[in-house]
Amino acid sequence: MKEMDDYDKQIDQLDVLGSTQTVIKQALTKLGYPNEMYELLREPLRMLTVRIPIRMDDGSTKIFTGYRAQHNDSVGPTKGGVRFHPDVTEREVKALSIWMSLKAGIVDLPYGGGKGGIVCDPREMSFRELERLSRGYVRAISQIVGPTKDIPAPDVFTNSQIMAWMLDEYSKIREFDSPGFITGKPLVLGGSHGRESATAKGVTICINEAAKKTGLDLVDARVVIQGFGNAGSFLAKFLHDAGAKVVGIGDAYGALYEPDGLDIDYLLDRRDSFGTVTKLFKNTITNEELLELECDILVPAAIENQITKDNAANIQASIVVEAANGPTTMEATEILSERGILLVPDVLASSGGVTVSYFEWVQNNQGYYWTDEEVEGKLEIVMRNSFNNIYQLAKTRKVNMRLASYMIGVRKMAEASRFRGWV
Ligand SMILES: NC(=O)C1=CN([C@@H]2O[C@H](COP(=O)(O)OP(=O)(O)OC[C@H]3O[C@@H](n4cnc5c(N)ncnc54)[C@H](O)[C@@H]3O)[C@@H](O)[C@H]2O)C=CC1
Ligand SMILES: O=C(O)CCC(=O)C(=O)O
Repeated sequence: MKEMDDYDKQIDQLDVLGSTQTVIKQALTKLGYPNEMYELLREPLRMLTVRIPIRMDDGSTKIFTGYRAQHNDSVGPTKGGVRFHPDVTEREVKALSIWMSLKAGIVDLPYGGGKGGIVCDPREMSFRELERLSRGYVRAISQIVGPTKDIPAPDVFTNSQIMAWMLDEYSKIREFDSPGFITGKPLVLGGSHGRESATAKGVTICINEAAKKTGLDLVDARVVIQGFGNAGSFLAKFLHDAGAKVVGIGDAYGALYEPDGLDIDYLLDRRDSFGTVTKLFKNTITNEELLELECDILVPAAIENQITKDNAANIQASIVVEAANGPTTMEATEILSERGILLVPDVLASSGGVTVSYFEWVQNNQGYYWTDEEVEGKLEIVMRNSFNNIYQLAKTRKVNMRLASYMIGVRKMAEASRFRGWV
């Protein structure tokens, strides 16, 4: 382990790719794989950078940079969302693709991980500009994606409308209807029941399981959620309906706090399509204050690097469940573990989204569609089993749940890579 400790010290804790590589290395070492396996898995097999010229509404042309990373396709086609955000970077997209591989391993899907991103701010673009950008991105990456190659889906600031434009562009290029090219589509274009709420549903199941382990009663439990978009808003609704008190929620512009519980139905009604709601209120707090509020359960459901060495000691929750990808740094993970806080990591907690995306793809492939109840029942079984496998492994191997998740997440792809003779 000495060599690995030295490696840990060299990485910038806010560099999500470097941090992920460190935990991958720890997981592979625990599982007894040689260094060659780490060399294979530490970076995506493929990374495409594209420049997309878009005619803006004012007649000018703007060039956007986009990425698509395909981490490892030894198990099957790669799969993962596309993010539209001003802070997207190449290293972030690479890390996000590795996390997708781990999620596929954890919930046992026949996929490897992929991820895409475009550096842009959709909040400042018109509907038609967004359509042109979505179509331009598909034209730029069309050679490397497809229903048996790499299957995109929604992520931060993308939604079912954007998936619909992307599907339409892909079908035009290929000259055949191809619903399995993308998931998170509107129902009328072959989307699945339950996909929109799937990430939050998966997080809710993890929260239920974590509460059982720690003896926390969810009724009246105080919950803080950072992010009020797809993941955060459905989660707030599910927990509120289950009797929990959502005392804090945040978005990109600030946060709201109400110790007696926020009026979630009102906030859901008023939020915009980018998950913004705090702009409507005068009495807001900062996102930094939000994370340190007194509560039982804290759910970061927005972006990376929110719980760091600077605030981990001040987190009040006894359970932290990561709906977002990469919200807690490695140092903060250590601090929370030492403080006895149960941390349910992103690659487990947020894997409900890709699980129902897989169900959507299966339904597209067979041309036969399931009911909401069927989707929900299948998701429940997958999430509960995955949580308990990881919880058990963490206990028996005396590691935190992040490392246990990585150990389970890398195993299938490492074995598949070995059988293929890649290592
Ligand atoms: N949508 C999905 O199916 C899945 C999403 N996730 C992850 O969940 C997280 C949230 O994704 P979605 O809810 O889909 O996105 P979204 O676009 O629907 O909502 C994003 C939320 O984060 C907030 N936000 C954006 N930048 C912020 C910042 N700098 N500080 C604080 N808040 C900020 C926005 O205001 C909004 O409330 C991301 O980490 C995403 O990768 C993970 C698995 C699946
Ligand atoms: O639904 C999918 O395929 C991918 C979801 C995703 O991007 C994620 O889990 O981070």
